[in-house]
Amino acid sequence: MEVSGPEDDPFLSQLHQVQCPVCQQMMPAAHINSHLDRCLLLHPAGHAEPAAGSHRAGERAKGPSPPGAKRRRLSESSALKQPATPTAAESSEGEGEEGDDGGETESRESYDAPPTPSGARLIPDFPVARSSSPGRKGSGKRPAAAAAAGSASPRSWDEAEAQEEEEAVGDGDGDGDADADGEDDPGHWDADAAEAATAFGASGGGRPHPRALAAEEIRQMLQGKPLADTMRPDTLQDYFGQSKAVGQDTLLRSLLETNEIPSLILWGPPGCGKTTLAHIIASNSKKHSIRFVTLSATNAKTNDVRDVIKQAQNEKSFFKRKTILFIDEIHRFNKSQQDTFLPHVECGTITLIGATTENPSFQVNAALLSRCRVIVLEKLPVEAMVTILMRAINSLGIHVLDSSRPTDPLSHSSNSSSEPAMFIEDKAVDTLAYLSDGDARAGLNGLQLAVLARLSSRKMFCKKSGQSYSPSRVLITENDVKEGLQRSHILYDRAGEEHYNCISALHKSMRGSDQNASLYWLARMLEGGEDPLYVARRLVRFASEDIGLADPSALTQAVAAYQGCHFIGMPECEVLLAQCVVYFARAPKSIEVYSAYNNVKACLRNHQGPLPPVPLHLRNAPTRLMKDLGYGKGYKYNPMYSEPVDQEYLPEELRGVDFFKQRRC
Ligand SMILES: Nc1ncnc2c1ncn2[C@@H]1O[C@H](COP(=O)(O)OP(=O)(O)OP(=O)(O)O)[C@@H](O)[C@H]1O
Repeated sequence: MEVSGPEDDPFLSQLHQVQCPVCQQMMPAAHINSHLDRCLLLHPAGHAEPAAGSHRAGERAKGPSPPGAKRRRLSESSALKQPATPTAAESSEGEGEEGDDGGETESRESYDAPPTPSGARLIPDFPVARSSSPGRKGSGKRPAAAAAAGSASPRSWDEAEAQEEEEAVGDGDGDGDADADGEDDPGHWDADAAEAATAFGASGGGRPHPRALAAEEIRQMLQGKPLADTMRPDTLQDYFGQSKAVGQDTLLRSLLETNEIPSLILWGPPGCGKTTLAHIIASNSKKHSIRFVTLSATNAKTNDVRDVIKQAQNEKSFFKRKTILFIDEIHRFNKSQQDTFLPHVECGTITLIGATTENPSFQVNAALLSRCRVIVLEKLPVEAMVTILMRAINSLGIHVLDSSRPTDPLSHSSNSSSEPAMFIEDKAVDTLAYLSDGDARAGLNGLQLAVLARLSSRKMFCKKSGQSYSPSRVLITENDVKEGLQRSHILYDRAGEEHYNCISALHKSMRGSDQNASLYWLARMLEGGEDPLYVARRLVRFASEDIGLADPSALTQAVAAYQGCHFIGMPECEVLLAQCVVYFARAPKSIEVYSAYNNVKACLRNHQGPLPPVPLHLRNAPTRLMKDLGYGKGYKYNPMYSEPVDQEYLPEELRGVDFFKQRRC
C-alpha cells in the first residue's frame, strides 16, 4: 500500500487543534508557530498566561504538565467548534485535554526530559556565551528593541503597575521572603527558583536593586517583536547547522559568495532556516544592486506574480538589473499559478527562490522543478539549536548558570549594576534545544515565552504576596522552558511530510513483523497529536493488504479498533490501537488477494480496444426479449449440481488467465 497520498477527511481536519499558550486561542497545530509570531507581537508580557500551565503544575505531583501532555478527546462538539483547516496535512487532532492515567503520564515525562548524552553539556564555547553584558548580540550590535528600551521610552503597563505596587506596599519584603512563601505562588516561583534566588544573594529585604531595570529591558526587548525575527541572521556566518546545503565546500556557498544565484527550491521542515537563507541571499544581493522581491503563496494572487514579473522585465531591459523573486510556501500555489513563472525563469527575467515544507517532487511543477536547483535543508541538529539559542540568550544579556558548578550563582551576589538580571539553567538550554526538534523558530519562541512567563509570574507572585515587584535575578529553569514549548506540535511535523513518513514507518514495521518498532511509530504519532482515527483507518487497510486471508479476523480487529477509537477518543483509545498494531505485527502475512487484485486492475488498464463483453450465459434475463437474445442461455445453476460444475466465468478472450499466478494480460 502506498501511504504517501494526502489524508483528506474534512471532518477530521477540524479536530487537530492546539491552544496558544499566550492568548489561549485554539487553532490547528500547523498554525501555532506562525500564530505565535503574531501573538507575541500583540500580547505584552504581562498578558501572557503562564498560569494555565502553572496551575496544572500545582495539580500534578510530577511537576508542570509538559506541553506534549495535552491530550485529545474526539467529540462531536469539538469538531463543530473548530474551523475547517485548509489542508489535510494540517488536520486530525482533537481538543486538548489532560490525561489522568498515571502510566501514560510517566511515559510522557520520560519523553519530555531527553537525556543529554552521557550527561555532557551541549552549550558550546560561543564567542559571547555566558558573558554578562546585557542587551548585546555576539556581533556587538544591539537589537533595535533593546536600544529603544534603553532610551526614555514610554513605560509599559507592567512597569507602571510595578511602581504603583511598590508605592502601595512601601519598602516591603524583598526576594528573600518570596522564597519562603514559594508554595503559595500560583505562578512559577517554585522551589528551585527560590533556592537559586537565595543563592544569588537575593535574600534580604531591600528595595529592588537597579539591576531590576535590566530585567525590564529584557522584557521590553521581547515585547516588541518575536525573538525569532529579531535574531534572524543576515549573514552565513550566523547561519548554523545546514552544512550539507551551505557548508564551506558546497556549490551553493560558492555560488552565493560569487553572487551567482541560481533559481532554487529550498525544501525543509518548518523553522530549519529556509526563509532565513533567502533573507541572507537578499541582504547579499542588495549589496550588488539586485532587486529582491518577496511574496507568500498563502496570500499572493496570480496577478501579484504578474506584476512582479512585469516590473522585473522593465528593470532588466531599462536598468540591466536582476530580480530575485522569493516565494514562501510555494507549494500552496496550484500548478497553473506555478506555470506563470515558467517562461520567465527560463529566460532569466527572474531568479526564483521557492521555499517549501512539502516534497517538491509532488508539489512543484515538474517543468519548474527542472529549472531550479533543489536545496534540501534538514532539521537543525541539537548542537546547532544550542548555538542559535545561545546567540539569542547572549543578545538578551541572560546569564547561563553552569549546573556543574553549584557555587556559580553565589559569584553573582554582589550588587554591581552591570550584573545580569536574568539567569537560565544550562540544562534548560539543552532541554529547549532537544525539545525544539530542529525547529529554530519553535526554540526561540519557547525561550521568549519562558522569559516572558517567568517575569510575568514573578510579578503575579509579588502582587499576591504583597511584596514589592522586583524582577531582578529571575531564574529560568528547565520546567519553564518546557512550558514555553508546545511539544505536541514540535515532535510531530505539522506541515505534513512527517505525518506520511511516520505512518509509512508504522506500516512497514508491521509488515516486517517488528512489534517493537511498530509500537514506537504508533506512539510517536499519537504522542505527537496524530488523530487516532487516521491511524485506525490505516490499520483497516493493512488488515486486508498485508494480512489478508492469512488471518481474516485481522480485518475484524481493525474495524473494531476504529470503532473503539471513535467511541472513546484519546487518550483512552491509544491502547486499542497499540493492541491492534501488535496483533498485526505478530500476525501471519499474505498479500495473495492484494496482488491478485492488482493483477486484475493491471489487466483492465492494459487492455487494448473495447473491453470484452460479458458472456451471454452469465447475463441475467429479466425480459423475454433478453431471453430471446440468448441472455442466460446455457448457464448452469451451481446448487442444482452435486459435482463441481464445468463452466467458464471469464470472458472468452481471457480464458486460462490466472490472476493469482501473477499472470498479467
Ligand atoms: N540555520 C539557522 N541558523 C540560525 N538561525 C536560524 C536558522 N534557521 C532558523 N533560524 C532562526 O529561526 C527563525 C525561523 O526560521 P525560518 O523562518 O528561516 O524558518 P523556515 O524554514 O522558513 O520555516 P517555515 O517553513 O515555517 O517558514 C529565524 O528567524 C531565525 O531566527
